[in-house]
Amino acid sequence: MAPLKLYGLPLSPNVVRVATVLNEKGLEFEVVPVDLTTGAHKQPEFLALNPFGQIPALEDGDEVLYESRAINRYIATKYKSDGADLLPTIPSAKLEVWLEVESHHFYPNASPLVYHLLVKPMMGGAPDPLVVDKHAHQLAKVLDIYEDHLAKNKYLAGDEFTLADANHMSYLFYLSKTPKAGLVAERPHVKAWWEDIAARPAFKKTVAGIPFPPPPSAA
Ligand SMILES: N[C@@H](CCC(=O)N[C@@H](CSO)C(=O)NCC(=O)O)C(=O)O
Repeated sequence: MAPLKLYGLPLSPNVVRVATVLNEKGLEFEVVPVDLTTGAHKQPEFLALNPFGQIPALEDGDEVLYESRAINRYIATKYKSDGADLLPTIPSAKLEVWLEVESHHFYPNASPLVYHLLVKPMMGGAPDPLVVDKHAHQLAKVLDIYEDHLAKNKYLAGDEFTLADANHMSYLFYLSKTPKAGLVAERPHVKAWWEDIAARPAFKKTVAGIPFPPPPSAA
């Protein structure tokens, strides 16, 4: 079988969201670089994979997918018996809820914080303090709800690690590299949950390959 091909950049948190699940499943995959700095993601060759012109995209034989969460659900379903089983056998209300909570409440606040506090400085830019303050305030309120939930549940869907936890990990990792890491560290149950899932061997393997360039020295 042709290896799985993950198109994107190792540094991209949405690409890392997929690499996290591929490694949890123990699947071999090739990363095919798509250089955003040259606009390669907007060229016909990549648009043929993802007409929205965003990374990641995944090739699995004749199947081509985009949207990291859809890719992850596809992997977790098709390769259910490979590696860690990320989907409970019986329908799980908590799994369905927390998959959506990640996408609609966590990500919309974590993503701008990571962009302004990590990505922009790497490109020589400066954070917009109004954006940072707004999303830090909103993420704090979101994580208070996580704190209550994780006081009663070891993982987001209950007793087992699932896709709901896995889909959070790339942005939790990047957030931990910013001055807003305290949003997680200051909430004991959220902190314990993050430390537990970040210690997973598959995730350690995933982030070991992330080439964090040093931020440009102040001119
Ligand atoms: N909902 C999508 C988001 C992908 C995305 O924003 N990708 C970014 C790079 S990673 O932050 C991207 O491709 N940006 C370039 C662009 O949007 O033009 C997913 O989950 O796959």
